[in-house]
Amino acid sequence: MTQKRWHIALLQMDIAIGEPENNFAKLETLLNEAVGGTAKPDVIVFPEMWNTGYALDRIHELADPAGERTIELLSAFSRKHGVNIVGGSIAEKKGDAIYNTIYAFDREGRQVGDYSKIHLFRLMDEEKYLKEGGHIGQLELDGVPAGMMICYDIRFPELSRKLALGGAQMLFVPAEWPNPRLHHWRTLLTARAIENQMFVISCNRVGVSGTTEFFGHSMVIDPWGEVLVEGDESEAILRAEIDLDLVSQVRGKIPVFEDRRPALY
Ligand SMILES: NC(=O)CCC(=O)C(=O)O
Repeated sequence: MTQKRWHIALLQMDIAIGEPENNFAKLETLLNEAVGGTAKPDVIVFPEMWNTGYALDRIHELADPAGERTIELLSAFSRKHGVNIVGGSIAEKKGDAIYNTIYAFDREGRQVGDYSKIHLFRLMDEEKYLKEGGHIGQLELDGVPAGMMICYDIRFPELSRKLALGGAQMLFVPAEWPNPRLHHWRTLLTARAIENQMFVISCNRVGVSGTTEFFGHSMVIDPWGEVLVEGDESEAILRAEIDLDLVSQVRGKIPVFEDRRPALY
C-alpha cells in the first residue's frame, strides 16, 4: 500500500557563485543534517542551480558534464539513507549545450526522473547561456505521481495543469527567486496548489549574489492552499509533514477536474 504521510525536508541553502567545490561540500553537510535527526525525511529537495549559482559567464567551464558528479553523489546518498531526492537543479553540460536540470532518485538510488527547465528567464540572462529542455517533468516516488518545475516555470499555469492532468499529486519547485518579487513567489505557488488541488513543495535559495538578493521563503503548501511551512531569509532545513489523502479529499469537495470545459478554452 502506498504510504500516505510524507515527511518533507527542504535544504534552503546559500550558494557560492561559481564555486562548485564549496557548494558540493555545503550540500553534503546539509544532506547529512537532514537525515541525522529522529524525523527521517521521505523526500529531500534543494534549490535551483545549486552547484554553480548564476555564474553564467563561466558556465561552460563550471557545469557538471552529463550531471555525472551530481548523479553519483545523490544516487549513493539516497540509497545509503533510503530517502527520495528531488535534487534541486544543476548547471549541466551536454555536448556543447548547458541545461538547468533536475535529477530525481528513489530510495534505492535509482534515477527516476530528470527535467531541464523549459522556460528560460530573460531577466537573469538564461536565454543567452542555457538551452531549454524538451520535455515536461513527470515522475513517480514510492508509486505517487508527481511533477517537477523550475522557478520561472511557475508563471506558466498550463505546465502545472498538464502535470496535474497527468496525475501529479505533488509538485516540486526548486528555485533561485530574488527580491523584490516575494509577493509573486507566494501568490503563484499558492495559486498552483489551489487550482490544481495538489501539494506544492518549493525550495528557494538564500544569500546575495552580486547585487541580487535571494529571499528564501521556501514553502510547502497543501491542496487547499494552506501553508504548512515557510522559511525566512536565513539558511535552514525546513520540515513539513504532508498527508496525501488530502489531494482526493479536496478534489472530491470541489470537483475542478470534472468541471473543466476544455472544449471551450
Ligand atoms: N531563476 C528564475 O527562474 C527566477 C524567476 C523569477 O525571479 C521570476 O520573477 O519569475
